[in-house]
Amino acid sequence: MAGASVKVAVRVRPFNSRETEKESKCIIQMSGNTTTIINPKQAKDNKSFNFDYSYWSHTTPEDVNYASQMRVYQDIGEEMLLHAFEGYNVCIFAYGQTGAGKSYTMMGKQDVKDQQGIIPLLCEDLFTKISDNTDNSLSYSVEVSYMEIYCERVRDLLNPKNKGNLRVREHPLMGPYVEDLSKLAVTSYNDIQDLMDSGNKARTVAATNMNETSSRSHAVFNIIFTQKRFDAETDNTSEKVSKISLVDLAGSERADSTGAKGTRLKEGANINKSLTTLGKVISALAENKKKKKVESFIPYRDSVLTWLLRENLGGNSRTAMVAALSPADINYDETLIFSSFPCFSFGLFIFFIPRYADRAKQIRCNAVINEDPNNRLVRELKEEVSRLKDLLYAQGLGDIIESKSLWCHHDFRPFNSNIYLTILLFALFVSKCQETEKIIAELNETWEEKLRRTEAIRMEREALLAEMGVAIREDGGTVGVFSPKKTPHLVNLNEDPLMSECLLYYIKEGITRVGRLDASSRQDIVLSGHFINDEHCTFTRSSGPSGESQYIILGLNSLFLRVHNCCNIKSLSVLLSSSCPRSM
Ligand SMILES: Nc1ncnc2c1ncn2[C@@H]1O[C@H](COP(=O)(O)OP(=O)(O)OP(=O)(O)O)[C@@H](O)[C@H]1O
Repeated sequence: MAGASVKVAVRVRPFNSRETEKESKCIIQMSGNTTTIINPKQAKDNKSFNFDYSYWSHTTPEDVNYASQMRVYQDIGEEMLLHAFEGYNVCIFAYGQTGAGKSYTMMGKQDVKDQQGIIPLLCEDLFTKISDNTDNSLSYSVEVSYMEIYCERVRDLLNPKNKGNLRVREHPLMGPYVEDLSKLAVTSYNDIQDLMDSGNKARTVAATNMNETSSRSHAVFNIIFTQKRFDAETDNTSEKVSKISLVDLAGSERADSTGAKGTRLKEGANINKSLTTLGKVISALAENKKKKKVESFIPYRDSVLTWLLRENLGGNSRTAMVAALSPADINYDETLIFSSFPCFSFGLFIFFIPRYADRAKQIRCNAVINEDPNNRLVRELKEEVSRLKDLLYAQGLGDIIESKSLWCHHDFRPFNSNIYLTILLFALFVSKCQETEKIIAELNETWEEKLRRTEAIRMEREALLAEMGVAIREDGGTVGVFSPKKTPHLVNLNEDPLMSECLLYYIKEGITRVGRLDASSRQDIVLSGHFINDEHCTFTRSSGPSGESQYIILGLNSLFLRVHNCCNIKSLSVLLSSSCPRSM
């Protein structure tokens, strides 16, 4: 597997309602694996690129050329899952302009038949394969983590207790990792689906509260897949561990197309920092591949995203990238950039490398089967702590090791000339001990303990969602909405507030205002609501007659909300009070 190249695919989506309204022309043509981007102004300026896969999803499934979700999964997901079973780390990431179809490709529409994306299809396949196993000496375990990187900060999407931003650390043996990110044990596809749902909701609920949208953050869904084989002859158990990283990158727009200012501008700069660094990393890796002698420096550490994806980009991983493309001529500039290079910075293209796909394909990842990594890791961690201990003993500081307190050292004098060295060495020792103890405790946790911890976190998550006014029920995707006092005014429960034709809102009593989310659009959202009392209501989703979406909240007490044309929110104010039902 040494030196396997990164797989690169592109996919073009159908027109959205805005593009259809503006009578957009399709600027993408595909033939075999070649994608051509038509320059709407200058026909001879058309650009063609070769990819491992070119997916035509612009039309409908009736079209013989149409690439369905299943086809994308079968080409990319199945191969990567196979490598995970072989014991390799794998990574699939989607990049592209905001609204180009990244989340659709990665996550898709979970509750709609045939529209699930790579992540749910891969998870389902993983558990099917596990349950097909008839070999008694072989056992499997699956753990999941789900995090969001927003403005260079990392947030745990599965554990509500992990409220703040998590630290990204680098361990000499484990490489970059997110400290305290919860890894939850799952035993079935349903478990994993629940976590996906909760994580996606945590993403959107937080995004709405903070007046941001989830499309501005990178989402990283990790599956840690362990295969244990018991050898009866030697009474030995060997282990293969692979990490499956499924990444939905943030979309990006140019400042002049969105009118971004202030926080948005800073936020965009941070997203672009990650995407720019990703571009630089890919470029440097491709350059290194060409060079025989001196390798250039790879700036992984310039952004959290590339630091965390280090192994997936140029190290121990089998990796695939899917570029989502918008078909519309109005997005020509961005489409060309994203098909050619995934980064640009507010109108100033930092890089423009038309052969980006070829470059990415030049990258070779030296994937190795991760056999018995945990035993080796524990052994090496213990050795590392013991080396530090020896160093402290050699300095005559043995007693502070035992007590883990600097002040008990009998020779400790605050104005001793070695004070800084002593403090530094001691601080390093304590921090290494803590880090190592944490990692060892995590590795030594039994499966039953992991399951108990997962269940405790699930209960906390549900309690928090209930407190926020959102509760999930099992009956066919119905979501119950309650209205406790602490609820934010407006909770958007849909994962794609900016571009999709649908929004789900929970509206709290009082006046609720929503800023215009889509600066380029001029239309107002049309809302009608009816409210009788705030005891309890549920809402269900239904599609409107002429392709327009309608979201109807049908409550026990008839809170009724219908949303038309909701990709075009301009402003909305809702006044609900217990005395009189009203409409807006
Ligand atoms: N291949 C496709 N077939 C049908 N609909 C699609 C396809 N790709 C995307 N869409 C639809 O286009 C809209 C935008 O897609 P999506 O949310 O995946 O974009 P995105 O690139 O993830 O955007 P963002 O960067 O804002 O998160 C969604 O309504 C989605 O359902």
